[in-house]
Amino acid sequence: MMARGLGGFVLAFAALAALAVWREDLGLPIFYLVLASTALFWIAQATSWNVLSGYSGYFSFGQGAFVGVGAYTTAVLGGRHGVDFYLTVPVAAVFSALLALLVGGLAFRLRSFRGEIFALLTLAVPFILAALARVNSEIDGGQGVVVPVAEYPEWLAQFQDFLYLLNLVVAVAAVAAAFAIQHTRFGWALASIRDAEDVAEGLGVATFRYKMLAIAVTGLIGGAAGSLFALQIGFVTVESVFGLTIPLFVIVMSVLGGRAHWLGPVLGAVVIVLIQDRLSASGFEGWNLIVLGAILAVLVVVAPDGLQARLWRRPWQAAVALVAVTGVLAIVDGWGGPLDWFVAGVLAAVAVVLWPGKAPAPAERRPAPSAAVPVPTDVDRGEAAESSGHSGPQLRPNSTIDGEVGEVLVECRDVTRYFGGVRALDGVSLQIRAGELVGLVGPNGSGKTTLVNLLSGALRPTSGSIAVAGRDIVGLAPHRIAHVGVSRTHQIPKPFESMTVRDNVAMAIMFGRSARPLAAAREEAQACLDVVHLRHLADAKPAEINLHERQLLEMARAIATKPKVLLLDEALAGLNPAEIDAAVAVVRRIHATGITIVIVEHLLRVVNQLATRVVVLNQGALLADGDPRTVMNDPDVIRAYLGRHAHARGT
Ligand SMILES: Nc1ncnc2c1ncn2[C@@H]1O[C@H](COP(=O)(O)OP(=O)(O)OP(=O)(O)O)[C@@H](O)[C@H]1O
Repeated sequence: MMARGLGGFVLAFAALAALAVWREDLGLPIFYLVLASTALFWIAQATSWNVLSGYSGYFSFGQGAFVGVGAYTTAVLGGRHGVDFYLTVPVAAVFSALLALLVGGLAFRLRSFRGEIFALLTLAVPFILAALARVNSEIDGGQGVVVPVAEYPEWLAQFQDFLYLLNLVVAVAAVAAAFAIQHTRFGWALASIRDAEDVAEGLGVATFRYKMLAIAVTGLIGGAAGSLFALQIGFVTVESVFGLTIPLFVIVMSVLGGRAHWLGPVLGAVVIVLIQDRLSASGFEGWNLIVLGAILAVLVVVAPDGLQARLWRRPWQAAVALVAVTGVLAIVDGWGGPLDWFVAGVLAAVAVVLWPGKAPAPAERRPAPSAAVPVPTDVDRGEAAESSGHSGPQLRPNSTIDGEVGEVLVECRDVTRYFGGVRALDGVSLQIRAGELVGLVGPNGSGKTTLVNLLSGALRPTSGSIAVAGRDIVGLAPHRIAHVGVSRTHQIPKPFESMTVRDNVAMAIMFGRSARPLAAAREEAQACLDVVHLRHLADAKPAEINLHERQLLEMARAIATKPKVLLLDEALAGLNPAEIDAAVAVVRRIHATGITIVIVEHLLRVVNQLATRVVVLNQGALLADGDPRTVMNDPDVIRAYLGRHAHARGT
């Protein structure tokens, strides 16, 4: 499908390129090509911005920096050192990509550099570059730099045809790249980062690497387009590239068009350029920024998902509005010219797609549970065998266990973790063996979640060592720990909201311990959904399912990474008794597939039902460790924990 899509870009390029080559024969006034050239420049810029900021959600105000580096590279190399223009374009793109990698290398290392902090950092970059260019006479020195006119092929009638072709090459390459990214693992990784970055990392997505790749692509396209911009304006100044106009425009264009899709910035750029052009032609140039700001304000309220998503829902209505309004104005011929009629048609189409419609209520979209197709799995067979035999919480041999039953899978030695002055874990030493289902209990604040965070790599211990399957995992990135074989769920479910239930699970298969391509991952996701009985909701979005189902989705996604050990952090919190029973059955089924489980749980009834062994933490230290019956009757445990929750016994 992707190859077919990319073929479409080649065709689009050929058709649009023909306009420049045969423009005079076609009788097309140069004005249209100049306008198209402007649109193409903005398409490239908005697409460049969108690869990082739209796809991954890292909102950047630094687009001017990439354009500026591209523009100054071409201006300085061409204008001051006589380097051939064609050579300056790739150099500009590479310089800009290097700057992007530098910014990314600084910003993406730290978790605290997310959200508005990242936006502020990117806002600072063009200001710093502007100051550098001003004080450095080798670059600008406050004078501006003249860009020599490049030689263009004889078969083109005018310089503007040449500029149009150059912009066309960069814009089509940019959009094709955005299309390819969206349809590969790269795009899925970026979408998961946008939805829930920490979860993505925990499921095996190398988030740092993908963010670096995304910002490099943004820099590459931004720099190349900036290089052409220098040629277009002929005289580069600090104000022309490093100001706020460029970031403001690309943000409005991408938000208007839609940030999650490759076509969004294209639609946004075309609509904005047309509006700007008609405003200028009507003598309302001064209104440009006012209109831009108003569009942004309205969009945030009315259509934060942008034109593309709405257009997909009402394509025919939009087409009819475009043709009808343009056609009527052409027939009446009483106002403006063809471009005015077309722009009026475009605005009518935009109004039609953005017009608020009645969204189907989640309940209407939700398939009935009876639609579920129960597929017998090894797991179900295991459960059937289990229910026919003994039901005690002993460790049972299981041929599907990853590794030898009873071998040490997780080994914590003297693990301590401080939060400032708070000692959340205090010298915990613990072994977990393959095939166990360990209940991790303790009073509030005893360190259970902290231990889960250390085992999954979300936090590092202050001291001590942790090994999984014989490998030291301290200091490893969470995605590497996922690949070693640790997976977890979260106390508050954190699904990827933009993806369906099936794709949430497919993501984990694509990036988990034995990575699979998307099509195979989607197919395999069904089996994981069967384990948790969510198959009938495979096509639903997480917003359409209830808390119980979201908890089950967490589990399906966690087992999809094919973990050796699964950490369930209060996976039953907030459920009603019937849902708890259902969830307990699911945990049993997962355990029966051979996955070792550590379950953090406050409900002692559940722990007693499930666990083959219970570990009790109290004030960060290990208080008891053994079989459930012995541990629950330990006087120290009763005093420290059960005593305070006596009413909870047997609940
Ligand atoms: N990110 C953090 N920053 C500061 N203190 C923290 C942080 N995370 C945990 N703590 C502290 O560490 C201690 C252990 O917390 P933790 O969440 O691990 O306990 P818990 O046993 O999981 O509790 P609960 O059952 O309430 O979830 C608590 O005193 C808590 O306040």
